Amino acid sequence: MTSESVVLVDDLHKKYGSFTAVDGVSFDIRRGETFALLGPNGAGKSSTIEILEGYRDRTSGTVSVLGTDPEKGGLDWKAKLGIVLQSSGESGNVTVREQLSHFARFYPSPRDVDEVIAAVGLEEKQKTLIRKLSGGQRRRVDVALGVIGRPELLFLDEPTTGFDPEARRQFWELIRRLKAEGTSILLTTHYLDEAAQLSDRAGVIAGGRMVALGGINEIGGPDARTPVVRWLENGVQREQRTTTPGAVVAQLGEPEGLEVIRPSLEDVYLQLVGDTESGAFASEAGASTAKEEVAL
Ligand SMILES: Nc1ncnc2c1ncn2[C@@H]1O[C@H](COP(=O)(O)OP(=O)(O)OP(=O)(O)O)[C@@H](O)[C@H]1O
Repeated sequence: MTSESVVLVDDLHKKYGSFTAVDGVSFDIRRGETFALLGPNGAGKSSTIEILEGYRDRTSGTVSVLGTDPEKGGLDWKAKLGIVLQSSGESGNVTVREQLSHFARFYPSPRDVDEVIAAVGLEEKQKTLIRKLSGGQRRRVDVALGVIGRPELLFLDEPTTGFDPEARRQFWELIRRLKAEGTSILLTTHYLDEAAQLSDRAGVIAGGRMVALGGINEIGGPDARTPVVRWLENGVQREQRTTTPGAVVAQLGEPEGLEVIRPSLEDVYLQLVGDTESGAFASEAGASTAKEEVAL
């Protein structure tokens, strides 16, 4: 960890009743980088992020966000954060433009409202009431509200859920622009291609524990990214993992069903999460008990 870290998390624990949702998570986010927090449903990502945002108390561990403990962060600190929650419930009786202009006034150096409307592709809907927007369009308003205050650190919790493919590409462009301006970003997403496109580093959480942490192209270790050559031999599938797939293919000639597979982030992720599945299932059992306690 370095002094240039905008987020420092050390041995973070969060319990709900007797259920441990976050079980000793540590990571840092460096200034200007985009960090993806990945993991299956219920892994503990939102709990972690909400602690960093100051919305949730932690059970134990050390947390620093822009040099401040989120439990003690004041308005000045909050004004430096941009937050796009998983679901905003934003169903206002105001137009897109009114909502953005309204929120822009809360910040000392907001972005230009027109610029933000254009960046999220809502020019044609700027005079439409938010409640009349489609789900994906409302999500774009959430993203616009997250960036209007020119945040130093932007939290994006599943930002593109409900976006059509074109809107997702447009959103990626927006994130790249924010990054180029020096914004540090914490992203959670279930779209592994999105994480691969946007992030510098990633952490994979499963069952409340960090099971992998590293550069987006290095996560899972070097072997996890080794290409696999597959082909059919007398109708039987054969495969060889190799760092020199070209040489293997040259030797094989033109066998039936020949393919070279380069494991994607998604393949590596599924392998990592699969490897910890038994532990994750144990946690899930605990989770349902905790939920019942809350429901009662
Ligand atoms: N207020 C709460 N009371 C009890 N249990 C909770 C509470 N909030 C979260 N949990 C449990 O903690 C675990 C982690 O939840 P969390 O929302 O942090 O997961 P997540 O990784 O963000 O999942 P998703 O990808 O589905 O958003 C889950 O098992 C969840 O049921």
